[in-house]
Amino acid sequence: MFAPATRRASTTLTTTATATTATAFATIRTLATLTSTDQKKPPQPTVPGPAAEPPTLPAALHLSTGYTFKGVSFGAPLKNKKISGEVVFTTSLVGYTESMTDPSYSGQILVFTQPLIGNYGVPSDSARDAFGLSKYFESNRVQVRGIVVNDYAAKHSHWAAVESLGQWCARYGVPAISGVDTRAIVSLLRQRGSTLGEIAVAASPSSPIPEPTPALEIDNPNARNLCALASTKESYVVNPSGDVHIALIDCGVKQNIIKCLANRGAKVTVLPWDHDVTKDSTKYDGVILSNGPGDPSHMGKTVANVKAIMYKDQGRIPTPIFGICMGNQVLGLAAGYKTYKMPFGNRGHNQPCIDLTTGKCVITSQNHGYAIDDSVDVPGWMPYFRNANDGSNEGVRHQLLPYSSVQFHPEACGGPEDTDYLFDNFLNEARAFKRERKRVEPPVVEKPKVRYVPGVAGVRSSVEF
Ligand SMILES: NC(=O)CC[C@H](N)C(=O)O
Repeated sequence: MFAPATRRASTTLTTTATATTATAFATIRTLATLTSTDQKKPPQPTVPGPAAEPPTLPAALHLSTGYTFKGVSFGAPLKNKKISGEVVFTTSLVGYTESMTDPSYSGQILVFTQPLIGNYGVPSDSARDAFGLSKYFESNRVQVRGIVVNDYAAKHSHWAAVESLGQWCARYGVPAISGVDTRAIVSLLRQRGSTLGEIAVAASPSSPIPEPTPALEIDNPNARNLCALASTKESYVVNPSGDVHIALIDCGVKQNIIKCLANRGAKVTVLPWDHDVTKDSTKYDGVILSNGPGDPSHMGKTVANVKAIMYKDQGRIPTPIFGICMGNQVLGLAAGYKTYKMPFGNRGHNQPCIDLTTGKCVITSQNHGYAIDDSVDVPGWMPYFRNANDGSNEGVRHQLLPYSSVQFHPEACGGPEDTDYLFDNFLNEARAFKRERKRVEPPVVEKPKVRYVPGVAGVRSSVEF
């Protein structure tokens, strides 16, 4: 999708081989700049061109449980085709552009419980911030498979809007249906649990809507490793002059996680989901495990890499690790917890959670269908937050070491910013780690006195501070 900077530079070098010496030197300098790890910039998107307001066509949402909801299409005209996905609902009132570009939603058809959607349009997808990241969105494209709304606002108004929600969906080939009873759909999703479904759109205003696919033949996106598809393929650096260097394991990262770190002065190297930082010569001052789509049981490689960091930290100053959402599930699995699929998940910007270390309640932004099962204790670890609505686990932390994670999204976008202090806490730990490591360098490499085996009673790591 993106032309890597290094490949572009190599082509330039080849084609200028016969040019003047001065030009060749200039090109070599460019190549050297672009291939230096620190200069690899965030990939820039290929933005599809403008689209006309899509036609209103007969459409339906077919659920694998046998229900069909008929409405009208206002997004990509599928021309007698269907798209399928896991049908999930969000209780968020605003933030449809942020949710729809959140890679954690890839493979999903998103139902909005807020009845009126589209009233403030969509801002520019080519606008970039000072770090070269998308100014308004959580990734470089629309990630949801399709959207379902009760009432689509045919007219929009906002100072930043450049197009309507329908036009935006059409440009990215994403179907959208309105005029359906979203309260009834959500009731069914809550009763029946996780449900696959399809959006079907007629070819013309007078043609029939395509019939549902038999339930067992509908593709289940969660059967695949969606994080591998959502992750960056090549590493890149954001805010190269930052004072503290964070390795971000990208399982489908939301842009605002990177921004929350870079805005607090961190240099962030974004790495593919299966990257093993223990093999790098680069010294990172902390590791972030990002959010990401799908089932955490596909994340065995990332879990093994996190275990490798914790094992390598035995007898040393431990590297701070902080996980968010999928990152929480990955850290939990590395610690020795199990994960499970929730009946219908928690998605919205109004989920109350109790910080178990202080007893304080915070309102959080969430988007997950899986959770950590903390009913069985893991020695050395403890639950960190708990959902005040359904009692589900909302995070875990090590009792002594700077390893922690949360199931919700402290970066919000959309949603409340009650928990963005967690980025301050993590970066404080990363800066303390950097100072301590500098003080004792070269590091005292000691054989671990106690081997770290997560989940085995009575065993915990020995660490020197
Ligand atoms: N936002 C996320 O990272 C979601 C994690 C995981 N895909 C889940 O649904 O539970």
